[in-house]
Amino acid sequence: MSTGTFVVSQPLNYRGGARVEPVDASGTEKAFEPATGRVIATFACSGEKEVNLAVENAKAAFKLWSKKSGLERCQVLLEAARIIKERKDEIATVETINNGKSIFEARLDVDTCWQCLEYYAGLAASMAGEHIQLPGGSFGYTRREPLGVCVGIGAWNYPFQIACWKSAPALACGNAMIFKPSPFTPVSALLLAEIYTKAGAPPGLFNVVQGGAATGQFLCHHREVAKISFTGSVPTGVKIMEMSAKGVKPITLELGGKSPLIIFSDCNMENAVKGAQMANFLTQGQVCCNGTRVFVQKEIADKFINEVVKQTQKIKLGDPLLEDTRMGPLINAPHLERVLGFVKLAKEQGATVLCGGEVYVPEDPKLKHGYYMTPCILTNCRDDMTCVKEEIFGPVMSILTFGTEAEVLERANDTTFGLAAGVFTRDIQRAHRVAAELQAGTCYINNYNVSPVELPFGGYKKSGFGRENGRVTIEYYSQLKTVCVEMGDVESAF
Ligand SMILES: NC(=O)c1ccc[n+]([C@@H]2O[C@H](COP(=O)([O-])OP(=O)(O)OC[C@H]3O[C@@H](n4cnc5c(N)ncnc54)[C@H](O)[C@@H]3O)[C@@H](O)[C@H]2O)c1
Ligand SMILES: O=CCc1c[nH]cn1
Repeated sequence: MSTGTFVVSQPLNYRGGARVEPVDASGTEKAFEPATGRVIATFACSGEKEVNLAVENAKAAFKLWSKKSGLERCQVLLEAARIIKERKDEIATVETINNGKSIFEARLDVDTCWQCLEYYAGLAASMAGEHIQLPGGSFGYTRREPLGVCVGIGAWNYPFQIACWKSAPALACGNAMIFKPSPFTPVSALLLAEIYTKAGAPPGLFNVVQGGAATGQFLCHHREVAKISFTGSVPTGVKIMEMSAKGVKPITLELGGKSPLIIFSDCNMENAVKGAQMANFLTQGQVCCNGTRVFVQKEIADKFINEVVKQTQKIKLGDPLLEDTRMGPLINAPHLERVLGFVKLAKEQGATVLCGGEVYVPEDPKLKHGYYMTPCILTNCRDDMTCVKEEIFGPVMSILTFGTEAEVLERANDTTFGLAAGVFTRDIQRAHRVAAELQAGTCYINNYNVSPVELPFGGYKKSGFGRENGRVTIEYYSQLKTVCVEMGDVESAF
């Protein structure tokens, strides 16, 4: 498949084990190929009736699935992981076409997806409660039980990965799931739905409904939805929390960030430069946990800045399906305008643009309506500037300098977000001391933006709560029942 050729002709909802057109609609949406600006799909946003049908289908599947043993669930997840691995190139290609990230990166994303399914397959078979001895031969035990029908609502930056990171632990615990992708990236979740069915999941276990805010609200308000796992912006996260409060539903919120990356003068410079690029330019900078506030210790600031600018100017930008491309287009035209607006405002507020920050038009004529911009590095930044305070969600790195460890920690933590943070230093004691002080859900030492599925991922402060990945996520998709067993007679108080 090449850029400029893909169109979606099949229905984009998935219910009861098959693709379906929704029975009612709350409007229509268009999905684009960001590399060319072409429309690749026009689809109906699901209305309340369609959401109700998806919940009915999920409930029916839940009845069967929740009765299966952990090992039986493990086998289905392992088979789905095997199929994802087998279809890795096809999935990555679809992701690249609909999202714009380079095919090189999309393949790495798909690796984190089958790994996630394999990881939770393993945990499914080992989930167990406790046996607790009580006086007189009585005892109690706990059962780890599924929640029921869970809803996953996703952002557009990691469409297939978000669907996997939510569904794998949900299904491993015995739940069913209805997933609503972002209307910007509706396509790849369908591949996952088909793969689960092929792997032996009962019809209705994993369903996809398409739509925007209205469809999301029908899902969140539904009486029979037991849990919501949301990935997206802080303002939408607040709305999800309000809706879930009304139904007293547990939620996981994976929200935005403005993470600090601290580079001390004793760092390995080559790794620190690579780390700063990893922290800022993956998926065109549209990554929640990006370390966009890069604090560099004064003594090495000039050397670091020279090197990071030199390396950033070498990034190959263009057709995301070409093997040597490392940066593609942003998600859509309004978002490109928004990111360019942040760069303009940064200049007005006194920042200096060292490279990039401009619209880029590739030579290939088929790409001329794509949403490209050059990766941008800003210096002379201050902590009170908009580019340093707000999530830009684009390829814009803001460099700040600092003197002491105490000073940088105070400035790094002076934010309402708390998704991630990073530190580069050769001093092992300082590395752990700084990681302990940083107010963030994930702290990277001497690397940035690696995503091992064994490690929990999630936010502090306004970046959300709950976790994805790691063993702990089992607790977010299950509930504990205590069974108390009397072996003697009842000693009545009456
Ligand atoms: N913490 C994480 O793991 C993580 C991962 C990826 C992205 N993000 C964050 O996501 C944001 C970018 O994604 P976005 O622009 O798609 O976010 P968004 O909040 O605009 O939308 C996210 C999802 O919520 C749906 N939605 C919107 N309004 C809704 C409502 N009222 N009720 C129910 N659903 C509703 C959207 O249709 C979409 O599917 C950034 O802030 C980024 O940092 C966080
Ligand atoms: O966008 C944030 C989630 C993420 C980061 N790396 C991989 N997925």
